[in-house]
Amino acid sequence: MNALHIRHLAHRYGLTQVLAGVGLDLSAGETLALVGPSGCGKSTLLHIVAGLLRPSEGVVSSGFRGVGCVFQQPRLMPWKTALDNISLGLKALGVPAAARRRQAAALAGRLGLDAQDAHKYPHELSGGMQSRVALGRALALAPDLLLLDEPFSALDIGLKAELYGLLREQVAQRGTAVLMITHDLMEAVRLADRIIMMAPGPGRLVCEFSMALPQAGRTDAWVYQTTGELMQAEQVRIGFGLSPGSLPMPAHDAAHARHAGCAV
Ligand SMILES: Nc1ncnc2c1ncn2[C@@H]1O[C@H](COP(=O)(O)OP(=O)(O)OP(=O)(O)O)[C@@H](O)[C@H]1O
Repeated sequence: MNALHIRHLAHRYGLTQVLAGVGLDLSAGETLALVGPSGCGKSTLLHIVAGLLRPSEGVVSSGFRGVGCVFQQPRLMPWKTALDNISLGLKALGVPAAARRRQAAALAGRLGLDAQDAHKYPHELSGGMQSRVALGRALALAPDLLLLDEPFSALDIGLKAELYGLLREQVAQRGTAVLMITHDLMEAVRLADRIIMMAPGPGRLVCEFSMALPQAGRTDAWVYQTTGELMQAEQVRIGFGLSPGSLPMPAHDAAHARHAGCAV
């Protein structure tokens, strides 16, 4: 089965150690969210998994063949329209022009880009639209591993819900594995099977939570409640810069928080 295995990973930029002792596994069909304070090395880890950065130490072994990436900066080709950016990878795969345009247009529609937007150049698109084009470019390749660095952060709530659906569909139908970075714990609870909290100095994995319900069975109420419970876990509060115990916790939430579990 396709899987990603990381062992004893460390990374330094010059003399500054930004990652140490990182190890994780990710299997096909699994969604893993990385959560942690700014600067703790999340993007560095994603760049290493994407093969864009060689780690100072450690082993990254991946059985996934097609890898799709969406980074914080959309990194679109400025001289190509939204549609041509989405179909960029298809061209490299040798898909004929007509089929390329058809697939890219269908994806653009699913991403909430209308026909007019699809023919605009990146500088004519809003930040949220550019993020959607970048996501479309990654999904067009039908990757079996998706690496997402806060792809939904610039989107309004309705569009987020749409794209969450698109991502879930990708995972359910294609068994795509997803490694995603988010600052939004509720987003992680909604989408991920496992959530890993990272801490800085140097960046490391401190705590892992497994979601008790399968993705398809999660209601808004469950997501709100579970996020509230996780916010009571000490490592999560520290990671989000909250002082321990500064939020009042109802008695039944305290019980759930104790059951939420934390392991790495
Ligand atoms: N190319 C680089 N050269 C030197 N230092 C870097 C480089 N890229 C990142 N860093 C430093 O490495 C540390 C980790 O950065 P990284 O972008 O991986 O963190 P992050 O957790 O993704 O942050 P954020 O949530 O703000 O995006 C930071 O201190 C950052 O300044």
